[in-house]
Amino acid sequence: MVTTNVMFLGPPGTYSHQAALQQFSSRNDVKYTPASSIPQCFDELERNNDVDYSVVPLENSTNGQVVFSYDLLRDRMLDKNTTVQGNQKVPKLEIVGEQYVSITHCLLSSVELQGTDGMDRFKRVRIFSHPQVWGQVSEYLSKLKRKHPNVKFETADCTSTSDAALKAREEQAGCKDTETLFLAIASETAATLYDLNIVDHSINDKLGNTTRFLVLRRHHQTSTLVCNDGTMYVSLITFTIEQDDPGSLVDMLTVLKKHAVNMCSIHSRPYNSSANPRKWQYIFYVEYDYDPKKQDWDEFYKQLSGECMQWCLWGTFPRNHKYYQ
Ligand SMILES: O=C(O)C(=O)C[C@]1(C(=O)O)C=C[C@@H](O)C=C1
Repeated sequence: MVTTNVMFLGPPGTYSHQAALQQFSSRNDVKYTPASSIPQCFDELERNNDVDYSVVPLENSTNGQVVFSYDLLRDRMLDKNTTVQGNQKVPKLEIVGEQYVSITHCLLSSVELQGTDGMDRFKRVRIFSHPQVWGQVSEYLSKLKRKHPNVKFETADCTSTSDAALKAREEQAGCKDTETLFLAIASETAATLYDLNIVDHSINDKLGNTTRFLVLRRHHQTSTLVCNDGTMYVSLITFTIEQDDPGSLVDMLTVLKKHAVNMCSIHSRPYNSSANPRKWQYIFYVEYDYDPKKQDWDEFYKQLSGECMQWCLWGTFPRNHKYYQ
């Protein structure tokens, strides 16, 4: 019987789908629902009680932030309709888990090419993929272009790698001329699902290329953390600070230092505020190790709150063992 509905960036066969399967692998009561975009994964989870979880990409070990997801978190913290307690914003969603998926991109085609050499019989090659992928295969694509100097290469963005696989197949089928080749960069699973040939395997520039995903659900008021089974936890906060106040970021980070809290990541994204229309303002994202046995978390959050303009605790969740690999 299906009791849990998990949304992911579809169609099936994406790396997000893989992350969702990994997260719920021990359960057999789960339905997986493909979304057409990362924003839809957030919106549906907020509005539609039939969706229980969404799994979204956050960062890649080769080309960093998945800005779509960072900006969706930012927009929710800054939204004037988000609940406020003092200067703390309490969004409708919370993070309850993380997953790491090893990314092995393949070059796919519906045409039998016998390897990349078969491309020389085409004048134009149009390659589809998700925008996050280009930075993970840039050296490979440069070499491919050098190897085929008479071919005109173009790239086109799709909503996901599986969407790219479907587009390459559809465009090739609908193409009247014999001079244009349509390719996709997607997973091996997508090749099988959409019946495409693998022209080249493992084309990502860096071996061990990995994407980190967040598991989101609607915010629950109470959640208890297990503190005696050795599980490590991590928390994510976002915050804004005074723009022209020297040391304001240092003051915020000093709270972590004073409480011996280990920061594991810090990122920023620009934001525009209607209250202050000046450009070059930034929202910060900080993750830190959370030890549930530590006594003074209330004092920690009180002090953090005192050092920033607005802040938001997105969740405290178990550190996935794959983080260390
Ligand atoms: O298109 C997919 O397959 C996704 O799951 C999205 C996504 C991303 O946005 O980072 C996930 C992993 C890869 O790094 C490339 C694309």
